[in-house]
Amino acid sequence: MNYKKYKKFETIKLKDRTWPDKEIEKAPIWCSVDLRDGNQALITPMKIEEKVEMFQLLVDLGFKEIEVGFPSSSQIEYDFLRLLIDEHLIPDDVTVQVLTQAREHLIRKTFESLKGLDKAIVHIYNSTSILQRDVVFNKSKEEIKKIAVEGTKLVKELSQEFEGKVILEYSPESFTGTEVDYALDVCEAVLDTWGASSDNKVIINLPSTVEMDTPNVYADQIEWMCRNFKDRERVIVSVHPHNDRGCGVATTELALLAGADRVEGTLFGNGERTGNVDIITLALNMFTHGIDPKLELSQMNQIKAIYEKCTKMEVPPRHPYAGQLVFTAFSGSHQDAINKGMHAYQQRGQDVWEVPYLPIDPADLNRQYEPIVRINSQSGKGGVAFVMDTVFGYHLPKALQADFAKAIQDISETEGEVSPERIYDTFKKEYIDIEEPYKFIKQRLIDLSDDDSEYERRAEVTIEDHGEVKTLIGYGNGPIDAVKNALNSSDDFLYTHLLDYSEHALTSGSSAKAAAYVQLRPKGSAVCEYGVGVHANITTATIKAMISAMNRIYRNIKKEG
Ligand SMILES: CC(=O)SCCNC(=O)CCNC(=O)[C@H](O)C(C)(C)COP(=O)(O)OP(=O)(O)OC[C@H]1O[C@@H](n2cnc3c(N)ncnc32)[C@H](O)[C@@H]1OP(=O)(O)O
Ligand SMILES: CC(C)C(=O)C(=O)O
Ligand SMILES: [Mg+2]
Repeated sequence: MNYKKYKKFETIKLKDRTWPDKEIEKAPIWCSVDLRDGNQALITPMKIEEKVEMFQLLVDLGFKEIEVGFPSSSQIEYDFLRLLIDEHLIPDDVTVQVLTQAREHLIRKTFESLKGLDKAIVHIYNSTSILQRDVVFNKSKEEIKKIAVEGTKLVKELSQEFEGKVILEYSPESFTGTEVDYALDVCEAVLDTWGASSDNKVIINLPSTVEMDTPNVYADQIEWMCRNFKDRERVIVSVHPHNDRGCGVATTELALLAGADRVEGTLFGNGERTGNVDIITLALNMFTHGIDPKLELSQMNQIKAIYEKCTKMEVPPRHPYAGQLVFTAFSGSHQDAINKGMHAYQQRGQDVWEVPYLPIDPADLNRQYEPIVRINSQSGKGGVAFVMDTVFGYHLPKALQADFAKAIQDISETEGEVSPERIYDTFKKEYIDIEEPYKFIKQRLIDLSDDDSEYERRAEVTIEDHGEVKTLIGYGNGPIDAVKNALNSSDDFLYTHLLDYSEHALTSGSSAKAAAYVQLRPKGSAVCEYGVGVHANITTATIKAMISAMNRIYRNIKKEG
């Protein structure tokens, strides 16, 4: 590849930059440009009804400044703004913004579209970059500055006739390809022409129209501008980053450190070419640092659905916070850590979220219903245990987790992803529903503690043993001991040792069921097997678990011949 075809844009070398030592402490002023920059980049721009739905979404999310279009460019853009005004769809605390090139006929037409508004941001732009001055306009620096100044004069004049308040926004478009001192010169001329002051601020928007360098270079440009404005107090410094190098979010975050007050961007980063900066990611990055993002983003799936419907764009599965797969872990070590982290977070009743691999609680975005852990051949016991626990309420003992995970891995290696339902069915088939050659029929447990007996309990267990019904009797000092001795009293039954036992309630309320887990080892053998029993009566659940473990041992011994 001929890399010599390209060169870096020479920009300032800011030696005493201060932004690297700063931190983001509050949300900036957000301005959505979905209905303009986002819309102009769509294969099929939004229809009026879609624009209205998108506008409503932006209002609901809490945007207070919304660029609604470029009304002088086409009838639909014009009509949409008229509809917002005539149908009183703009809330009092929302200011609409309109874009126009700094050209007389377009500015006049823009003002026509604003009639009836009590306030508006009128955003004018002209490109100031070295390249565009040369190839697009073929104009000198002074001539380009004149476009900005003449545009500002006209906006000022028309504002005086306008019944509402006009806030001026000026963009030296393609700022990242402009010498900073020249961009400053043009912006100062606009500010002076407007008569900007701390009571009459102008939004100076410094767009990364094309992302041309690493984010630190943009941060230097922004800090340089902020430090060199004649009167910083008369300027609201706005940034409008695009994403050509894939660093739009980082670029914006560093620009905020460098002094920007305001950010223009779009939902999910829609916009020209690789898009505008994604405001959702920026806002949630702040949220996950404990900063109020000043946007309401908790209904993430709904936001995504409206966005996809209106723009016909798709949010990719790995998109930060919103993508379908971002709260999903397939790999074993991640699943294990998430499983443990979630338990610790819940058990400790923590106020502050700390779970490995999950920078945000999915519940904060109303995404708790999606499975965090999904099972494929890269998954380990932790993931399978997590699904059994969170989806079905079974707290599998550690050794059983490993045993069962092997069974699931065998399936995933041939079939790919294994659904929670398939996991549960396999669990039932492997550990609960095995009734050959022994099958539980009924049980009675008698308390002997008031008798003279040397035992506390007598168990009477009726089973089917290779088709023959038998009642087995056993004594012990506890129910489990008595049951185990009852089962072991059968000559046909393999004499077993109980290695592990645990139980827990599966459900609550009057129909509560319990799950019992039993690990048995037959006499003279190293083969250990788990069995699981589920029943409303805990003794019955335990007997069923023992019989199930015996059936598994029997099956293995038979297999080994
Ligand atoms: C980075 C951005 O996203 S900027 C926003 C871009 N968005 C859009 O362009 C969408 C809407 N735009 C349009 O519909 C059209 O471009 C219009 C209606 C605005 C203008 O239409 P037209 O004048 O017919 O076409 P076009 O945009 O190609 O105009 C180019 C002319 O305007 C001049 N021009 C372009 N931008 C500016 C500006 N900001 N100030 C003054 N003149 C400008 C060009 O030099 C060129 O002049 P020339 O005809 O003498 O060579
Ligand atoms: C109109 C301007 C601000 C723009 O969209 C850009 O420079 O990307
Ligand atoms: Mg843009």
